[in-house]
Amino acid sequence: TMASPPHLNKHLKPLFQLVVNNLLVFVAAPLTATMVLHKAAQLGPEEILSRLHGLRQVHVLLVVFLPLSLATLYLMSRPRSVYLIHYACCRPKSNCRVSIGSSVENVRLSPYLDDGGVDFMTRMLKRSGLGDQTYLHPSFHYIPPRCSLSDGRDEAEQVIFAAVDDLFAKTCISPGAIDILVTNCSGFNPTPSLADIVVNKYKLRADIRSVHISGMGCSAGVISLEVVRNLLQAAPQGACALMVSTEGTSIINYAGKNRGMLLPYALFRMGAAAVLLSTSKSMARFRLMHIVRTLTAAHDRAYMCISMKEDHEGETGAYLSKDLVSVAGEALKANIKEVGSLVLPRSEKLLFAISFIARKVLRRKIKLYVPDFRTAFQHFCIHSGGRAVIDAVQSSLSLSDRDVEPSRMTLHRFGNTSSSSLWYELAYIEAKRRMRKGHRVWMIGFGSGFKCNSAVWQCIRPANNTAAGTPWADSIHLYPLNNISEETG
Ligand SMILES: CC(C)(COP(=O)(O)OP(=O)(O)OC[C@H]1O[C@@H](n2cnc3c(N)ncnc32)[C@H](O)[C@@H]1OP(=O)(O)O)[C@@H](O)C(=O)NCCC(=O)NCCSC(=O)CC(=O)O
Repeated sequence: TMASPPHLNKHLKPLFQLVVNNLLVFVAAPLTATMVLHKAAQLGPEEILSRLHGLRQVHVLLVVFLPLSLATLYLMSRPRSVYLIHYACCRPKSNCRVSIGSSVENVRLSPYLDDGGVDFMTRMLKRSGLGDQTYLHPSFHYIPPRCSLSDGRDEAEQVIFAAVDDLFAKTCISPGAIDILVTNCSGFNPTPSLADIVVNKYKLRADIRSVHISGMGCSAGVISLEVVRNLLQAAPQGACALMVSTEGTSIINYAGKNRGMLLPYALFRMGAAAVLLSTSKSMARFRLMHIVRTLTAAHDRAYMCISMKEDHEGETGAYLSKDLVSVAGEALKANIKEVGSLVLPRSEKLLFAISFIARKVLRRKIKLYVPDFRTAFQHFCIHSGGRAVIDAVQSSLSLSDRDVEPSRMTLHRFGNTSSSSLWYELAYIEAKRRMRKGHRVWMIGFGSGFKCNSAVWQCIRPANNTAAGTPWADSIHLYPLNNISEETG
């Protein structure tokens, strides 16, 4: 039961936040000061001085040395911080561009669809939230599409190499400096793997720790991040990791009539992101603060909601269930509970606790308070899974149109690029010059399983040459657009 917050007076709320979030300063500090002064007044100056003289050196040493060594021990036992050095997203070549009009035409000329199917796909394409500049590999420009293994490999190479080339150029880090490589791609998995393709292309070292994650859906980019974080924390200080997130669009090639399997053609598009991470802070742009993963695959409805399967006629495709949006909502709820406990200021937690007690214990008919996540985050990168997915997240977190703008504009400009979409959104925020030092970013990925995975970042250094050299270089000035569905529909 997500609902709107109780209407605290506009002026009272900031005061409430100030007091509750700085309880230590407001209550504990004056209390301690009063107690010390009271004691001092009782003893008098001579008594205090004589007591101080009576202190032995060993006491002074203990008072200084003990907290210092405890603090050192604490710092040494903590896991090392992991930093993002830089990231890059691929803007595919312009010969891959597909407009809604050309996609509709391809659907109309498809030998597999009847009138009902053509009508359905035309509506879906127009209402999907995608614009006229998204990209599909040239194998999709044939009627019907001609998706071979070598086409899939060609697509993967195009998007991955574009992103990684860009990343190496931006950071001036040589490929030989990479100690760890993690790649993820859910649907297209050739042998040798995508990780091997990257090692071969950039001639990475033979002792590299490489991992490829497949079949883990659109939120696997956050899983890659967690794997990178764990490998970096186990490697020597200052080790360097390359992470690549992508999806092969050949999964949307489907020659049947099942609507849930036709739908992916109206959503998924080409794209990839490459990210450089390290335990060294020297070139860092963001600090990784938290990763929170939720997996609801134990429930059959969630488990069945996205799958690669064969339809009744034996045609293979990616199936999206109509349950997807509600399943995503449930996974999100579980995920935000944990994220909220990690990031929310005390004032928001207290308001939630009060409304929870009033509702569940005192059985009052009030709505459960939805914490204002904007007190903890300045930016939101929500997986651009589809218009309905973004709408659902916006309403369940009570976010403003501006909060979800990066997600909607990414869907419009690049389509659903699966696990890399979060990085196109971060690039959007930076291209719009909205990122400041200290800002916190919440990345929320959704995908098959069902999974909802979050990553929380804090900005150390915003990008200096904003839109140039990003996937948004040629289009950021056109955004934001209003009423996207009406525009394309
Ligand atoms: C597709 C839409 C843009 C359509 O927008 P509309 O405003 O028209 O939506 P709507 O709900 O009224 O649906 C319109 C028509 O589409 C049908 N419809 C909708 N979803 C369907 C589905 N999954 N299977 C079959 N039919 C479906 C409805 O029944 C209805 O049919 P009729 O009109 O005939 O009654 C939206 O529903 C949407 O964004 N859905 C979520 C897309 C999604 O699943 N994204 C996640 C991708 S997976 C991912 O990103 C993660 C991963 O892969 O791991």
